[in-house]
Parts: sequence; C-alpha cells; structure tokens
Amino acid sequence: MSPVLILRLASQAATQSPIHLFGSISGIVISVLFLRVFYNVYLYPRFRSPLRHLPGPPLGHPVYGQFLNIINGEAGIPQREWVKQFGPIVRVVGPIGIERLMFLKPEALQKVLINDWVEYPRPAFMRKILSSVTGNGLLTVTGNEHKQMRKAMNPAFSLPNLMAQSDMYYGPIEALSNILRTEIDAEKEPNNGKVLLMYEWLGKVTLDIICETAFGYQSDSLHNPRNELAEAYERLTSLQTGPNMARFIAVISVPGASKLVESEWAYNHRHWFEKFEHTRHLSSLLESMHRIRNVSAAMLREKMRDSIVPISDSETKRDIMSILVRARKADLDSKAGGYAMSDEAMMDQVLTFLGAGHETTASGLAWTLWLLAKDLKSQQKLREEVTPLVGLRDESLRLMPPVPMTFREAGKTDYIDGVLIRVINTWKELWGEDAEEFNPARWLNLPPEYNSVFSSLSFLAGPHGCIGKTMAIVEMKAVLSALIANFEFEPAYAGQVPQPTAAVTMKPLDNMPLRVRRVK
Ligand code: HEM
Repeated sequence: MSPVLILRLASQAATQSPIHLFGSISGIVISVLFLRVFYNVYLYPRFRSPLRHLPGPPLGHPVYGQFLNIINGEAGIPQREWVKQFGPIVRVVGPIGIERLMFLKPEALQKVLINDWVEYPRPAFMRKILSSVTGNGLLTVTGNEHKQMRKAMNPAFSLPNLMAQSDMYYGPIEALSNILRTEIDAEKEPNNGKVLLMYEWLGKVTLDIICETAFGYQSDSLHNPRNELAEAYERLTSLQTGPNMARFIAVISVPGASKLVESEWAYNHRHWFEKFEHTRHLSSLLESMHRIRNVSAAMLREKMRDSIVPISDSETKRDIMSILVRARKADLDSKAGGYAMSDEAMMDQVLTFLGAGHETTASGLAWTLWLLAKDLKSQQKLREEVTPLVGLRDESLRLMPPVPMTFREAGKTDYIDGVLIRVINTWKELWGEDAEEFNPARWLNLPPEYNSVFSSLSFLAGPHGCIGKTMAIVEMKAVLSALIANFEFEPAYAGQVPQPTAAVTMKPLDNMPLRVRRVK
C-alpha cells in the first residue's frame, strides 16, 4: 500500500462513524507496520544498507536470509565455506534483514574483544538465551557490573587455588575408570571391548568434578543414574538443536517474554506450552531449570551456613563457592564500601558455573576421544609419552572448539560484528592447507602467522574470555590421561561420522558411541 493511499484513507476516516473510524485507523496502523517491516526485511538490506556492497553469500530467503542454512548446518561450517569463498570480511544477512559481518583479522579481534570490549557486548538475544539457563551471572552482565563481578571472582580462579583443588578430580576419574572396566569385563568377549556412549559418561564425570571443585558438593552422578542434577542437565542439553534454538530465539524476541520464561508463573503453567509445536520444548526447559535451581539453592544455602560458623573447617574449604562466600563476608565485614555480590548474584554464579563449566568440558573431551579414535597412531603416542598431551589438547580444542561461535553487537556506529571461533581456529590463511585436519604435531612447529591470543579462540580472549580456562585445561588433562592410559578407543562402526549440535555448544548429537577396550 502506497503512502498516498494511506493519506487518502486518513482523510476519509475523519468523516466516518466511530466504528468505521476505528476500522480505518486500524487499517492505517497495520499498513504502516507492514511497510516498516517490508522496508527493514526486504528493501533495506538490498538497496539501502551501507554494507550492501561487501562480499558475502546471496541474501537468501526473503524473510529468513541465510538463517536456515546456518541453523540447519554443522556449527560454524557454512561460515567457514563463505570465508573461503569471500575472504576475511564477509557480510551475511540473517532473519528479518539482520546483517552480520564476520571478521577474522587479529586487528579486528583486538578491537572487539579487548580494546573496545565494553562497546561490543554479547547481543541482547544471546544474553537472553544464556540468562534463561545461567541467570544474571558473568555470562550475561555487561559493562561496569561485569568489571566488578569479574574482579571479585578472578582470585577464586587463580592458578594456586586451582592447583590446590587438583586432588578433587581423582575420585570421579577413578570412579569412571572402574565403571568402564566393569562394563567391558561383563561382555562375553571382553577382548573385543564394548561400544559405550562416551559423551554420556564424560557428562557425568565432568558434572561430578564441577560440583566438587566449584561447590564442594558430591553429586556422584556416575554411580547414581537418577541423580536429579544429571538428569536435568541431560534433558536440557538434549534440547540443544538448531530448530529448537530458532524457536527459542523467536519466543524470547517478543518483548517481556524472556522475563516471563524465567518466572515462577511460567513454571507453574508449563503444561500450556506443551499444546503448541513451537513452544513444546519450553516446558522441558522450565522443568529442567526448576530442578537445577532447587539443587543450586540447596548448595548455596550450605555455603552461606558455613560462612556464619565462627571457626571451623569451612576456613579451609577450597571449592570456588567457599572462596567467594568468604571473600564476600570479608568485604561486608570491612565496611570499606567495596563491591559485595548480592544473594541473587551468588545464586546466579552457581548456575553459571554449572551451565558453563560442565557441558563444555564434556564436549571437549568427547571430541578429543573421537579424534584419537580415528588416529590410533597419535593415541598410542599419547599413551607412551606425557609431553605431547599439551599439544594434543590444544589441537583438539582448535579443531572442535566446544563453544563454536559467539557474537558481539556494535554499541556505537561501527562495522565490526561476529566472532566465529571455529572459523578462525581452522582458517587456512593462518593454519595452512591442512587447517581442517587433526594434526597434534603442528603445535611443535607453529606457523609464522600464529598469534598466541587470536589464532585459536576456543576460550575467546579479553575481559569476557573464559574465566574457567585453566580449570578446564587442568581437568581435561587429568581425565584424558587417566582414560588413555587405561583404555583404547576406536570408532563404534565403519563409516561413523558424528555430528555436533548447531546450537550453543558442540555436544555430539549421537552422544559419541565409541568402542572401548582395556589396554593390554
Ligand atoms: C573446554 C571447556 C571450556 C570451553 C571451551 C569454554 C569456552 C568459553 C568461551 C568461548 C567463552 C566466551 C563466550 C562468549 O563470549 O560468548 C567462555 C566464557 C565463560 N566461561 Fe568457559 N569454557 C570452558 C569451561 C569453563 C569452565 C570449567 C568454567 C567455570 C567453572 C567456565 C566458565 C565461564 C564463564 C563464567 C564465562 C563468562 C566469562 C565472562 O564473560 O566474564 N568455562 N567460555
């Protein structure tokens, strides 16, 4: 409908009865809205955007742009192909005309992730998704609030603190090794080993480790298959598919919807969501989050109780939450007016550690085992030596980064946007022609273009980079060395091609079945 027609309708409306007047005004409002949407979605990216001349794939579907290709493809792979075709700056149009730019050069990354990080926050849609699982913790706060929170938390993740925790890993690791042995020995032909869903077992061992190291809580999900926390996370991670993610983004884009999804009211009325195809997964999400919040609240209550006991063994507790609770108490007692986290913020840290700290490490380990299962020579070499372990860990995290991509939103007029972890990690211009192959030896002879901050971004970099990086590395080394020393891993069947989910993390869709044998 043209603007002239709208004006004509408006002048007619002035001479009509109230009912007709209402109808005409509604018609005008709908027409204006329609024109606005048509301009944003169709006309702007094609004919008006200052970015329209930049190289990139075709604009794609008139409404979804390239979004369906991205969400249905393997995480980061469509983008990797575009970078090969169009170079280090690529423009991609997503749903409803949203434009994204991908930058790969270190100068751009330095600007977005480090120099101007406050002006490049995680975009609102991403923070809304994360806050539905991790609350308002480090992953979702921005600017000054983030600076204060991170400053308060950094000491708890220092190397001496983490090293003091390393003995906490051995209980769960020993338990996992014993379970795998028992499973294999129960087979008719134990020498042939057994096909086991390794991602599931790794999810349990990393959950038990994070509960112990972050909260001093023994979840023991390895021995207790009905463990409430493990079950809730299993359900939550199974929702991580591209189409579910697309539906979730559509729901939380409605103003007020993300607050509603986090409310008690939504949990109490979750059965309503089951009635519609596009909201069905929300019911599972609400149910899982309710359980996770209950267990988290109980863990936190225990920590708070510890902190008011005058002198006890609580002073010596080395888990992250005990350290944070003690630091907060010292801040409050000192009355110096320093930053002290509120009770809600403490609760959200519990959710953040659980959400960010176990599925990531489990995916990292599962993909490492897969790459080793396909490369028996490296597997054997690793078994024989301890030193190549470092190179191997870096290589598997480079090739299959558990968090394959992230985004930043320009908070000022500027043209820098997406940060595609997996694309950068496997960029041929940086890593050479074999960039997409698994080759642990490359870490012994790095290419001249290698940049220690920006060439492998599995943990990102800068003030929003992963606070748990050292913890994850120590943990992965401990789990991997115990598993490789005691077991051999092979693909479960000929032609096996595991697929990662295309959502937040690289969880393997099939839970990574592998044939596991005891080392002779
Ligand atoms: C292999 C394991 C891990 C990988 C690959 C990983 C990767 C990442 C990445 C890429 C980010 C940045 C996300 C973004 O900006 O969009 C991040 C942030 C974060 N990670 Fe990790 N992570 C791992 C393990 C952990 C662990 C064990 C913890 C804690 C217990 C943790 C806690 C966090 C937190 C709190 C943030 C937000 C940091 C901030 O914004 O200040 N992560 N992680």
